[in-house]
Amino acid sequence: MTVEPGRAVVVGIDFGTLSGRAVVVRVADGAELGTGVHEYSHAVVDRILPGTGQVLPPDWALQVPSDYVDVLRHAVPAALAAAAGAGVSAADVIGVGTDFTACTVLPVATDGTPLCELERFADRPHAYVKLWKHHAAQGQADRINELARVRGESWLPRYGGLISSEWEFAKALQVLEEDPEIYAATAQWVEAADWIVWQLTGRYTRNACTAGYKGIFQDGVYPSPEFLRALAPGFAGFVEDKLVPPDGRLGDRAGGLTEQAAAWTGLPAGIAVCVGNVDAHVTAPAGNAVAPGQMVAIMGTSTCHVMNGERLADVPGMCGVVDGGITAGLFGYEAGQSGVGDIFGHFVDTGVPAAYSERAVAEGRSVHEVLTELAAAQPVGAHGLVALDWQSGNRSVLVDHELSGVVLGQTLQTRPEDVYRALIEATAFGARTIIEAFEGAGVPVEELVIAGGLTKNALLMQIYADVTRRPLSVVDSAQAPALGSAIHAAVAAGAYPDVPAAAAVMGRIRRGVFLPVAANSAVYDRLFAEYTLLHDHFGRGGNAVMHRLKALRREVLGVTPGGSGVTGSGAPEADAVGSDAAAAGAPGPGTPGPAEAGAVPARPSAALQEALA
Ligand SMILES: Nc1ncnc2c1ncn2[C@@H]1O[C@H](COP(=O)(O)OP(=O)(O)O)[C@@H](O)[C@H]1O
Ligand SMILES: O=C(CO)[C@H](O)[C@H](O)COP(=O)(O)O
Repeated sequence: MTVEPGRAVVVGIDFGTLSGRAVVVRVADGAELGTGVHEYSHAVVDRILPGTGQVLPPDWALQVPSDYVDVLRHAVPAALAAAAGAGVSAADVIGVGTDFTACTVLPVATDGTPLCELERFADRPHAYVKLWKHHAAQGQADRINELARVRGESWLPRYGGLISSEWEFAKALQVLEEDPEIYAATAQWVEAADWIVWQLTGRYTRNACTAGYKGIFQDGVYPSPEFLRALAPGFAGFVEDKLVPPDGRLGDRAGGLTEQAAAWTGLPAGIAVCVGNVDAHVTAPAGNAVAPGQMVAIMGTSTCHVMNGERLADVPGMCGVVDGGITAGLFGYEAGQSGVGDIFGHFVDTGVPAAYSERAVAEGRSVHEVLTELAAAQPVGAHGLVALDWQSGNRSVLVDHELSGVVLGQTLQTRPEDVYRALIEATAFGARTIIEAFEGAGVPVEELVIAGGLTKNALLMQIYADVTRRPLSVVDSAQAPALGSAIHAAVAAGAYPDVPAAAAVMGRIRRGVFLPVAANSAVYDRLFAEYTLLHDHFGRGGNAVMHRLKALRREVLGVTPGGSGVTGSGAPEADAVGSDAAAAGAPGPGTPGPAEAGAVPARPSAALQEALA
């Protein structure tokens, strides 16, 4: 059935950390006509494995794949219903596109069934989706990095010199070493970005974006079997057995919508389904910000920084550079901060006296809004604090998830709003560190474009403008990633020849929304210098106390080295406290030894159950 061009719409679906959001977008001009949101019922599984009562060790973060299908069932029909008010019917939809958090990855059987949905594996943590912020594979990442450095692997500089514990290989190695039965049963190790497209089309298409950034696919190949064998003999066949090469370019049609997916969503069967993509990368077209030098920071739970560049450069500590990783024909760069909104959310949940929550309730506002208003009423530097933004580890530029948070300068006069402001400032300093790493490596950042949920906080945005000394442009959409996915869907449906052409019509940006105030920037320069001192001291080897504290925590909780407690017998294990590296205050692994290969999954230790329950 052909849809009259003026009526044609596309649906973009953004699978975030806590919810999925669908938006119906007009192809002709990018107008957003209807939105639907569905919160994942299991949210982030970081304490108790559903249906088992099993307590997860520190730094784990899982998800339940049926929650993603529920987004298809609920958010898409809700968006369609909302768009009906603008005269849109399901028959007008010509394509659907999706984006996902990444690296969010799961083990599946040959037909795509998640292993956690097989009854015999339902009580096995390693059978579940490992969310991007699962940080329990740092030991594996450390070994990948050390071996790649020693062997001079050509792909390592493409990842800023360090592979993150968040990415595909570290997480897969953790499965092999902590639950070999699950590893053996894994037919494919699939990015959730591709799994959802598999559910929509009935076939597996591996997208070029996650394969490049999260799957170490560079210059047409993955890491060699020799490298993998040297890492762990049982890992030699990982690429051959459990990964496929990317076969889906961004914006390509992955297939047609199946009858089953049509029944879930209310969309017409057979319409174009776009190849999967990452939430950060789809957002650049949403702001029509795909030219070299336009850095887009997608600020929400975490922040991702994506930017096209004309040439290939090694940027120390970036997440990665991928040829065509954002749009075809350019090198797509990515960096990131693992905790941003999450850090503010954690402080709101754990660090604020009842009076603040009561005031928020009485005023019908969130605690964030109350703290923001109070924090805004002070001159820059008046709180006397400087903080490090590492409560969820450091993704760029240190690439170390054994690092943790610091708030320095607290006195008996320090108020919650002071700490809240210092935490916002710390994340802005982290962003400036990233921008300076790009510029220092000869990749100029010519425009800073912001998208995501945090754009609603005007104090935060002003602080970012002041700290970075740059005017901020803003992607003009409350659902920027979903809009970006819709733009990709329009390309997959054939409405535009390529993503930049679609972005030029459907993307939206507002320029100069926040401008730096010179007097503020001058004080922030001084605070940034203090931040950098702390950053380098704790993050580059001055003092490995953060590693030792995490190691001590694992030891006391009876968690095995390598980052997991699911193999734990209950007996505390020796850990980094006694290691040469830690004793010397050296940077690097907090979990130095290899994890116990071949350990059989068991219950976490009694100490862990008790401490975390
Ligand atoms: N007014 C606010 N100011 C700063 N942070 C906020 C505010 N409201 C919510 N947050 C934080 O924003 C994050 C959610 O951002 P959002 O962009 O909606 O989600 P996601 O990153 O999952 O797409 C949460 O971590 C929350 O703590
Ligand atoms: O690393 C990513 C992209 O490469 C993740 O998707 C991201 O950090 C999670 O995104 P959000 O904070 O928006 O939920």
